[in-house]
Amino acid sequence: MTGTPNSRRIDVITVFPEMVEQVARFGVVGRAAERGLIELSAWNPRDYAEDRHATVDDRPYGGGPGMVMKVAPLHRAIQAARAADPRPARVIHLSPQGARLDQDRVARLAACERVIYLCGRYEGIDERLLEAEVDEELSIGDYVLSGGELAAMVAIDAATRLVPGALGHEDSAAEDSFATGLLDHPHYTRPEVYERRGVPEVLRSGDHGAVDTWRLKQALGRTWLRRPDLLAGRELDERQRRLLDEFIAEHRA
Ligand SMILES: NC(=O)c1ccc(N[C@@H]2CC[C@@H](O)C2)nc1
Repeated sequence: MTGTPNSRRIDVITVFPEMVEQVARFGVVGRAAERGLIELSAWNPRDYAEDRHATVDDRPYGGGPGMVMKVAPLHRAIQAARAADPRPARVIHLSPQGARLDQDRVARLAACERVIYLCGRYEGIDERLLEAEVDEELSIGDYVLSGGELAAMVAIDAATRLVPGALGHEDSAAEDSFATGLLDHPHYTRPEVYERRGVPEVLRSGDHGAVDTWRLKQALGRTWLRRPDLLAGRELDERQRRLLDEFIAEHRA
């Protein structure tokens, strides 16, 4: 089924379609799908296998443990996904060999009208399929998963949040702090005191300027404490520098 022309179309090549379809049933991504901002379809290479056993894997040339995913069923599944919508698609293979997914790469995925995520299982996918069909390899981190599906779902979730209209006002605020490349500031909600722990006075002052300043200072301070690498590559303006110096002085006091 072809989606409305300006909806983002996401196709996933996977032997576990039901697993991946779950990502479009809940929360922000679920609402985006319901509202037609994105359209998610899964394609199972088993449905495109040549034999009646629907074989999608075979033993590796060169020997060794495990199985390798065959070219033909995956190739046909990708072709079927491409044919489902006239727009060109970017084919992304999820693997530990890929470039590390970060917010910049997520933003690029969100800008694509069509993405086809290729999820491998077993020991991996025949290199000839990757050479012929894959535009980009992405990794969600330096660890091995049993399949690419969870990685694809992570990318789908992160990118869908950036699709215009996907986040209501209540979420977009959360988006701002991350878009600055800093860690998020602390959050609080009722009750005012819980087991003798209170809420920072400034947050209940009603002074929105003071609240914004406090949040920026906390975001800068937490980034300095937990992820100094995120600060290494960036110029702080005079205000940010002063707030961070204040935070550090208080931290060391
Ligand atoms: N870190 C990651 O993003 C990641 C992605 C995929 C993966 N495993 C699949 C199974 C076989 C091969 O296709 C790759 N593991 C880790």
